[in-house]
Amino acid sequence: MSNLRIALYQPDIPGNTGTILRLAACLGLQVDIIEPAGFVLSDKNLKRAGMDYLASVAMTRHVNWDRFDAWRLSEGRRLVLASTKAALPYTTFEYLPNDILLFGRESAGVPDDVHDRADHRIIIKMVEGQRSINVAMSAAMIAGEALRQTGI
Ligand SMILES: C[S@@+](CC[C@H](N)C(=O)[O-])C[C@H]1O[C@@H](n2cnc3c(N)ncnc32)[C@H](O)[C@@H]1O
Repeated sequence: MSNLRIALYQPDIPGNTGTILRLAACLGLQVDIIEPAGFVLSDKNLKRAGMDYLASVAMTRHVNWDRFDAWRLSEGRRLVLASTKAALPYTTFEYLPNDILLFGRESAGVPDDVHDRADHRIIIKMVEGQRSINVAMSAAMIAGEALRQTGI
């Protein structure tokens, strides 16, 4: 099990969360869900995407952003936000083995105060004119790079 974590800020599409939970189960990553989510965690679309992998994922639910942020500070973990508004390419950033990779909600990303609280903000560069990548695809790309660098 890696010490890297994926955090989802108020996710609102259950199929994406299920896909990320399956990814985390397969890569040995832990997952933080920052509530409120736009669905219940027993949602059938989440279960369909996560399949039986859900049984082996290490997931923590946090009741709100403030509680999550206080917890991660107490753990001494950096918060690395994936954002379409960032400037630093995700392949240039140097990850630490205990980083938390934070992803925004599908409909609206993260609010400005959460954006500002992150220790670092990284982007997957896209071609001119495109808006954003699916959150689960973004998580797979960035987690893959973080694991490649940290070697765990
Ligand atoms: C569908 S996107 C959110 C789109 C939202 N309208 C916005 O402007 O942020 C969901 C999440 O995926 C991640 N994401 C999507 N594309 C990305 C990119 N090119 N670089 C970094 N993160 C990205 C971010 O964490 C984003 O908050």
